[in-house]
Amino acid sequence: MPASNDNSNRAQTLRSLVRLLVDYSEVVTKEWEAEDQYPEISGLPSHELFEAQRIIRGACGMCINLVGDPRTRLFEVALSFTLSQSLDTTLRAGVPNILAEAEPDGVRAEELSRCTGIGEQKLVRLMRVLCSDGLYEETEPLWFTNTRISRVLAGNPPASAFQCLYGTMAVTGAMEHLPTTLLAPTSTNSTFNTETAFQKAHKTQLSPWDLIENGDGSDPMIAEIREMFPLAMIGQGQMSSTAVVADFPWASLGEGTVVDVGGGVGSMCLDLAKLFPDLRFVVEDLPTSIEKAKPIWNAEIPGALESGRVNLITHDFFTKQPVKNAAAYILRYILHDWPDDACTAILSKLRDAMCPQSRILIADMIMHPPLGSTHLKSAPAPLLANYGQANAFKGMHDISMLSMFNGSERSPEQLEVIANKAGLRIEKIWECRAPISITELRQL
Ligand SMILES: C[S@@+](CC[C@H](N)C(=O)[O-])C[C@H]1O[C@@H](n2cnc3c(N)ncnc32)[C@H](O)[C@@H]1O
Repeated sequence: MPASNDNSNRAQTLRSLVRLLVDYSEVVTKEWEAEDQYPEISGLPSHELFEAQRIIRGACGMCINLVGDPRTRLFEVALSFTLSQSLDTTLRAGVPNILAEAEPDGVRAEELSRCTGIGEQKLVRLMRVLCSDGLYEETEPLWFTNTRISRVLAGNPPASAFQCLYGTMAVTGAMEHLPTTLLAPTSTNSTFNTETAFQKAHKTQLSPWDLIENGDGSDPMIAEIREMFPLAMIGQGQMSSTAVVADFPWASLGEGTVVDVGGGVGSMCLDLAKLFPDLRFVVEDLPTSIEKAKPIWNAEIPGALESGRVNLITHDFFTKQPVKNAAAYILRYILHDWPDDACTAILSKLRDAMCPQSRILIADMIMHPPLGSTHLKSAPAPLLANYGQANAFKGMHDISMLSMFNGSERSPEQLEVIANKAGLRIEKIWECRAPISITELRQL
């Protein structure tokens, strides 16, 4: 195609994107005026605000690719891990908490260095790269404050632990070995969770779950992940729990039993138990998580365990499901950790325990292909049907699941294949105003 034609197409796309930005900025500002706060942080964005947020993010990302120098963009992608590792360093040093205590004035670099123990010159470099990306702010030379983004992490150990999970040796080591794992003929087509970049990185034959459960705790990598994981899972839940609670009709389950399969410490059920007093709960997981769950439940909902409204039980989800005919079996952040065959095995055990009224609720990210899916709402043109960069983090998470477990974030079509093999079908996808949504499965 001649260059002038190409440029006229680009100009048309740019104008359409700017129109989207103008139109949806109006939606956002109207919501701000109505709420007079940041509804997207304190609670749940309205459906209109959620849609406007993802259109604006997608449009900004497309504008950058359209207008910017491609070489700069490539350089930025190559170096993007330095941003997450810089943020990770400041979190481990407690920077958001220190800045929050000094609001609104902020903290001088010298004082921040003294409190964190990071050399001043180096700390300033970390802070400035993060300020340039909007994560902190330099209000006057060498004075730093939180922004609305870093403030989410202040005084919030679960959110910080979740953020730092991706900077642990377990994860960064696996990511480092992804290219060699995918380029090696022996591992590139493997579907086992014991033949991934994680095993190459950590010179083990065990899966991450086996290492967390049974590995040698004197290994710093194992000690770090064991320590951080339960809290990080609460943080991961925080990112999505308000929407997952609001965007599925939990009250319609009446006095039914909800089984949280691989429920960790049961943070999903904790949120539900506080809001739906008629529901009963069973939280199932491996021994390490169940041990950690007991004091959390006793502190959060005293009496719930003694009364029998909530049961915490040790259960391996590859074995026969002990709770029959439950109203719902939840799998939150579970299937993405496993290859397809393992997912079918997990679902088959639940299928065997279900009655026709039971449902399985899969709460995971739903991959939306760039050209769209008949199951999911498409973005307005000229955005990619999957909202482009607004949802890029889902693809990034998919790749981290691949590196660690040969797991996958799945599209509705991929999930359907796995469900059918287990004698199940997709009843409905409940699109939630969160990174994850709920896919409801019923017996075939
Ligand atoms: C990503 S976490 C999700 C935890 C919880 N569903 C949540 O949303 O907070 C995955 C959980 O699966 C559990 N798990 C791994 N293998 C398991 C198995 N074979 N049986 C039961 N739970 C298992 C882990 O212990 C961990 O708590």
